[in-house]
Amino acid sequence: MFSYASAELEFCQRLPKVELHAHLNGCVRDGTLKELAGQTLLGGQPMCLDQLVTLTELSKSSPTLGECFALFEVLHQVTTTHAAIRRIAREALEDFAADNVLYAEIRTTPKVRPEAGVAPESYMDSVFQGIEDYYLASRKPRGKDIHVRLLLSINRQRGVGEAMETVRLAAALRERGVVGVDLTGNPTQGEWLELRPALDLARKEGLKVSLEAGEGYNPSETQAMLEWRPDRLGHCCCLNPALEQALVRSGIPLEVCLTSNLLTRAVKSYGEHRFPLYYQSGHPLALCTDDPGILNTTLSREYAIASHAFKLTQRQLVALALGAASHTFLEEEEAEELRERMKAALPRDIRFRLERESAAAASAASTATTASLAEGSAMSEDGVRPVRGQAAGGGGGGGGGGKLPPAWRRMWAQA
Ligand SMILES: CNc1ncnc2c1ncn2[C@@H]1O[C@H](COP(=O)(O)O)[C@@H](O)[C@H]1O
Repeated sequence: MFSYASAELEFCQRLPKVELHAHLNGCVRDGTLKELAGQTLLGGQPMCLDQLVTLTELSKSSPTLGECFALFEVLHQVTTTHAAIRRIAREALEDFAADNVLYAEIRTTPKVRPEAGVAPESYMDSVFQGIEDYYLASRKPRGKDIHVRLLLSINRQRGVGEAMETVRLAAALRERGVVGVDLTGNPTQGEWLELRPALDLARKEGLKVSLEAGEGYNPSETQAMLEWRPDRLGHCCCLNPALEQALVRSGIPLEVCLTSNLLTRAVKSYGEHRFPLYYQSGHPLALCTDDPGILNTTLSREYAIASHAFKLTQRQLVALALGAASHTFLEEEEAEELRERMKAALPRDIRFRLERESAAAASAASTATTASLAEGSAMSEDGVRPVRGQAAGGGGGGGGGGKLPPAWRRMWAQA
């Protein structure tokens, strides 16, 4: 299993963070899952707990992507009652809030389960009740507590009819905090062309759309998705070089789920992950957990993994965390408020230390400017980064230096 220093994790835990890609049922706590399984009868028999191995356990036997999705089918048999969903929603918020997440967009697939009296609308009512339960019990001051919005998931396996219904439901629930839809589920199943009318409808309704793309290698589908221009993309870890370039040119923000990509074998190792390529290109990125409960991770842990695997500096981690607040599906005014909350929540010692380093770097750069002007070499527009040479530090994600992509440097300068 991948390691990182405990100091790295501790630093990442202290950062205010934004979660943009988490599946509600994937957030379920292990203990909750086992407790619910104990209360579940399948065909009159208590459910067999052996079926509930977590994906982490499953990963020891190198599961296929299909096995990972089979796990969700088992999981859904114990998590789809109204009471279970309400509890999972409350606990998911508790866990994100405890991990210093200030804003989360949680996605979930509305379920139909006649035997439990569950219909898509009543399923969503349970999610809203779980969120209310969280706020009723929360002791955090209002401005410092987690804020949440929802995306309704279109499961690519379930056909366009259900997809259209999901979009209509999302549009009807906008007043209650639904901001968009996402295309989700086993990437080897379902046809993009068949599902596209539902996504067109979502766009027409003014909903935001995130597409899980390139979680498996499917270049023609990924290209079609890029051409459709969703508001955000998830994964994109199995792309060919031409598509990687197309993604960078598109500027579409990317939700990166490192642990998930490793455990589902979308990548063989972090060394093969394309995070460094996108990071060095200055592409808008947000680290996310995907399924923190069943993957046994947290958002802080995902930042610690990125820090360790891609040699990110603390400054880069801060910029990454603050930068994610610019890729939400919030209205501009709310997004601005979130950015302010994020900046205010950055621990003072971290802020002061980075400001001191900035001042030192600026003074070193001005000395270097004088020297390089004397030598006649050109400077970049921002006057900080030499066009030639690497005086301001090494590469971004891959190389381990202190250079920030320009957009993030601006973001940090504003912070
Ligand atoms: C590992 N990478 C992944 N890729 C694609 N879809 C995933 C996923 N992880 C989870 N889901 C999707 O989210 C559902 C569970 O949450 P909800 O029941 O909707 O709350 C899964 O059934 C699957 O459709």
